[in-house]
Amino acid sequence: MISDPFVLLRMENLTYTLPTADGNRLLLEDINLSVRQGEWLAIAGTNGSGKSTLVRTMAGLYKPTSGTVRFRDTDAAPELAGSTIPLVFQNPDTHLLGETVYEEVRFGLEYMGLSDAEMDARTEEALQDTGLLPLARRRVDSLSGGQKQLVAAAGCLALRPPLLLFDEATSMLDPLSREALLETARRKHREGTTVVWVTQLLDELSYADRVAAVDGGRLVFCGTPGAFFYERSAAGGTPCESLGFEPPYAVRVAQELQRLGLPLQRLPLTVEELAEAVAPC
Ligand SMILES: Nc1ncnc2c1ncn2[C@@H]1O[C@H](COP(=O)(O)OP(=O)(O)OP(=O)(O)O)[C@@H](O)[C@H]1O
Repeated sequence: MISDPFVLLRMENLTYTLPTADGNRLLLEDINLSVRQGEWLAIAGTNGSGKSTLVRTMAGLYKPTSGTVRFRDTDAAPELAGSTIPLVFQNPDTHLLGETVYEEVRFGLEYMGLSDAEMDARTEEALQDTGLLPLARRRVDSLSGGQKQLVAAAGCLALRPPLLLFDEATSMLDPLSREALLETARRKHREGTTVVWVTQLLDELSYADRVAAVDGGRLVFCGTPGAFFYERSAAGGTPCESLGFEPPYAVRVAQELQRLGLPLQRLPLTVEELAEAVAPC
């Protein structure tokens, strides 16, 4: 294998099998996928397709049954390569340990060998980034599900990792909190952090550089969001349609306009892009 400086995390021929009471269950099969330095990679797929298993394997929480996960093309597993890869889970309840919001976020920094002043600075920055500073002294168990989700995200941001993994992290959030978390992740991405964003909300795919789609534990598509929504196979369907998903509103309108033979200046992913696509030249 040739080392590639632009690859942060590389999965090769990865298979993950879970021993269950009914025998071994194949959850991931022959996954070949790289996460590139500085990109936003979205992972999409229906319920039970293997998204969480995939992202947990990226985080080093699950060991591949066969194949490899390499961080920066070193032989070390991700969690041994001198970098922590934090994962923001779908349900934060099971992972929060601190008493107050401040303690919870600071707690994750305690084994990094940082000074007290550095830990305080990072905690405050992460609370600021997630809009949680006003709740810093609140007990974690008094927070709503969405607020706990933001605390979990703040804990990950405080680590200042090179790669942030989000596993359907917005699924429990109201629209404002969802937007706040997405905006925080986007800001970190603009500042250079690589992001892997698992979602079933297809509107969120417009932020991605690439989309990886999983079905039945296999990687069935990897390409740009535009190709995911618009590129038709010989059989006529797009990757999005093949997975059984309804595309976002802007994509559906554009597809209908295409069907009617109306020219579009671009293939839009968002309503704003749709407006541009139909604007007179
Ligand atoms: N501990 C387990 N025992 C048995 N089967 C499991 C276990 N964990 C996961 N699975 C199965 O593995 C498959 C993939 O699960 P996974 O959680 O990765 O899917 P997902 O795409 O993240 O689903 P969702 O969108 O519903 O969260 C599912 O069919 C699930 O039932």
